[in-house]
Amino acid sequence: MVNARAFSAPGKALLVGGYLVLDPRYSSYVVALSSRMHAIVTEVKSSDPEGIKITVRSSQFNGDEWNYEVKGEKGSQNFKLSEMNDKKNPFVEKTLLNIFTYFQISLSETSNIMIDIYSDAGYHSQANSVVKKNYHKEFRYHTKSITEVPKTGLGSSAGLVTVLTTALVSFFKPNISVAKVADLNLIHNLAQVSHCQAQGKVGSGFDVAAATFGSILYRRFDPDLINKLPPINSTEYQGSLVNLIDETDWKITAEPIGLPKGLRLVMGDVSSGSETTKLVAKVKEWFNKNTPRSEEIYDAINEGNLRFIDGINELSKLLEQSPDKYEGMIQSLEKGGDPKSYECFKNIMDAVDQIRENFRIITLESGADIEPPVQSKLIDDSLKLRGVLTGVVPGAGGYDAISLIATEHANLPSQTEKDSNFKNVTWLNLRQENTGLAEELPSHYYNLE
Ligand SMILES: Nc1ncnc2c1ncn2[C@@H]1O[C@H](COP(=O)(O)OP(=O)(O)O)[C@@H](O)[C@H]1O
Ligand SMILES: C[C@@](O)(CCOP(=O)(O)OP(=O)(O)O)CC(=O)O
Repeated sequence: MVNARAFSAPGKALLVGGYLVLDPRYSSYVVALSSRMHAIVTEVKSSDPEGIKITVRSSQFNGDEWNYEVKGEKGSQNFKLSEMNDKKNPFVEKTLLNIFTYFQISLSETSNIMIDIYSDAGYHSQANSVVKKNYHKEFRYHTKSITEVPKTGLGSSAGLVTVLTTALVSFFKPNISVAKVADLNLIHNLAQVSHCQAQGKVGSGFDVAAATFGSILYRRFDPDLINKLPPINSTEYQGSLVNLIDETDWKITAEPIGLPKGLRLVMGDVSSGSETTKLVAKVKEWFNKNTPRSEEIYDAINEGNLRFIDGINELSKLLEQSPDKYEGMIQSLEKGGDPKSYECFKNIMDAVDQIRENFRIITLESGADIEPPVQSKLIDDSLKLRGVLTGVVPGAGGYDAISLIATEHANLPSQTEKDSNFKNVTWLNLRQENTGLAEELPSHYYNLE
């Protein structure tokens, strides 16, 4: 029997909290999605006493594969990791470096490792791809390498790093379980460090947090936790990393959340693409130049964010306490009734108006196209569709996508197929799914055809 384990982690959409989430004072609402990243780790017995080989295969992307060799003394910190064909994948590389550093692995006693990565269709544009499937899973196979296939913005690198970290942790610490909070924290902390290093910046980390914990109310860690680590190749790194992973309170908030039954998240891909780093840089510059007014604008957005979160909680309470009334409201929304006639719906819509209004001010003043006029029009047009409660530009905003909250049965593709206002929108075939990391059965990935 082959010694193998498999895990999956979800993609994300930051529904409210963009930009503010970079500051640990503010909470954000992060939704985990049904599109998941998968890793299957298999032990490959080896007789090489000097080092171990790790192969990471991403066969969906033109047979992409990275072959690493780790060499060094037994239990040594001075191991050397190299990719044998000079192929680069910084996310895989930093994950491996941190795992080997953290676990102080005895290289002479470890088998070789094979890891297969699979990503669900939602992460990438589906053009020029074919489906391969078995009874349990189906994946799209592309003719190009991973770096050349357009992304949809669900956080592929965060999903990859999180699930790869989990697979490797399970290899070196077989008793881990995704049901144990302590194990999730270990994986989360390791994955945040690797992801930040591979990206070359310390973002808010909401994407790695969602990949680990699922749909959450999120408050970030202090960026200095990672910024102050010594250089990865220094002798002090190992001790500092272990201290940061095991002994440090990161003070993040990751409370489970979810939309009440009857409502769902719909993502519309606009796929012109925006660069988050550039948007963040422009917003920071605007913020610093415009204090204290910029702080007031952030506070107004935060008030909207908190009103949104309260509004969703109120709806969930209503569903619990008066399910008939709640069902009536959903039915009315689905038939095209005015949602503002219900206080609970109105509160959520007003909160989103407050958020959007202020982001439009930042857009105008900073030159960062967070909610540019074409996206405002698209959201406003979407609000006229039957079953749509509200809508935002998720995450950093820009020209990537829109996120709508709609009723479970609202059929947006059929309402918009002949409407030229929606000609640039592809409704993505995914849902909110609150689960974070999950353990899967390795056999479910075999024999894809
Ligand atoms: N399925 C995959 N297999 C291997 N590497 C992947 C996969 N998905 C993402 N990656 C890595 O993540 C990188 C994309 O990261 P990034 O540009 O930050 O996009 P995103 O916003 O989706 O995280 C890829 O170039 C690759 O290094
Ligand atoms: C601006 C931000 O607060 C949100 C960016 O959210 P996106 O979902 O747009 O993120 P990427 O996948 O990294 O492009 C920056 C951050 O939180 O790191």
